[in-house]
Amino acid sequence: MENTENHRSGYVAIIGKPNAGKSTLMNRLLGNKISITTHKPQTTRHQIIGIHSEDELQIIFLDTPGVIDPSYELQKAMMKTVDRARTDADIILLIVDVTDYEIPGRIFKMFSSMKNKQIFLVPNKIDKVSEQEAKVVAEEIREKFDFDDTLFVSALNGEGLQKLMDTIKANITSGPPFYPKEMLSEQPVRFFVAEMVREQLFLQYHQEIPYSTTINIVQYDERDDLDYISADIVVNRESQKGILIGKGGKAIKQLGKNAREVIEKFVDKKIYLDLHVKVREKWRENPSHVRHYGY
Ligand SMILES: Nc1nc2c(ncn2[C@@H]2O[C@H](COP(=O)(O)OP(=O)(O)OP(=O)(O)O)[C@@H](O)[C@H]2O)c(=O)[nH]1
Repeated sequence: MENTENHRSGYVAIIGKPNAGKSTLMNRLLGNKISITTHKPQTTRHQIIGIHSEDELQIIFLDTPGVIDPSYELQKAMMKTVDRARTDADIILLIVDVTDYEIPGRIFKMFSSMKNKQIFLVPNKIDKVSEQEAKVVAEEIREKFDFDDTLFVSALNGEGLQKLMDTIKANITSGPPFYPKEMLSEQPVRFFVAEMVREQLFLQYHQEIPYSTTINIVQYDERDDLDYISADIVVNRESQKGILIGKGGKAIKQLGKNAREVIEKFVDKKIYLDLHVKVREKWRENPSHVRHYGY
C-alpha cells in the first residue's frame, strides 16, 4: 500500500461561458483528449472528469457546460451540473475568452456565495490579442470580482499553461488519492463513444440540429475481430429526421464514417457503427426524457 501521508489532492472546476475554451483547456492540461470540443457553443453537456496523477498528487479537473440562462429542460440540467461542480471544487478557474469577455451576472452571483475556495481568473485565447489588450480585459473583469490570482493562457497553443498548472499544484492541499493513479476519467467507454458521435454531429450539422439531438448507445458488443456498436440519434422533431439522414442517406453515412474513424482511434480496434435516427418529440423539454438520456 502506498504511503498517503504526504499526499495532496483536490478538485478543480473549469467554469465559463459557452465557447470560452473550457474543454480545450482541460484536454491540454491533461495532455489527453477527454472532453469533446467544437467551434460551436454549448458542446459540453455533462460534467466531464479528467484526472491528473503524480506520485504524491492527484488533481481532478471538472469540465462543465457553458454558463447560460437556461430556457429548456436540457439546459436546466446542464446548469445544475455547473452548480454541482462549483460546490465540489476546491479551486475554480473562471475561463474567459478575451475576445468575448462580457461575464453573465449569473456567474458572479454563483461565486459570491462561496467560501474557502480559491477562484482564479483565466483569460484565454491570448493568441488572438496583444498583451496590452489582454491586460485591459482582465482589469475590467477584476473590477467586478476579487480573484485570488490571474493567469493568462492560450489553451490552443499552450502559452501560460505551465504556469497555470504550477499555480494549481501549489494550491492543492493534503488529501488522499480519490481515484486509481492510472485512471484518466471515470466515464465508461460507451459514454466517450456517444460523445464522439455527438462531436461529429456538432461539426457536420448546422443551426438547431446539434442542439436538438442526443446520442443513445443501445448496444455495445465487444467482439474478437471488431466491436459492434448500435446507437440512436435522438431528435426533437419529425422534420429533423430527414435533415439528419440527408438525400439518399448521404449525410448520415458521412456522419457514420467520420465518427467511426475517431472511435476506432480511441478504442484502438475496428468497429462497426450502426446509426439509427429516432424521433422523441420535444425530448429536450421533457424532464424525464432528459434524465433518461443521462443528463
Ligand atoms: N484562438 C484560440 N482558440 C481557442 C482557444 N481555446 C479554445 N479555442 C477554440 O474555441 C472553440 C471552443 O472551444 P471549447 O474548448 O469547445 O470551448 P468550451 O468552453 O468547452 O465550449 P462549450 O462546451 O460550448 O461550453 C474551439 O473552436 C477551440 O478551438 C485559444 O486559446 N485560442
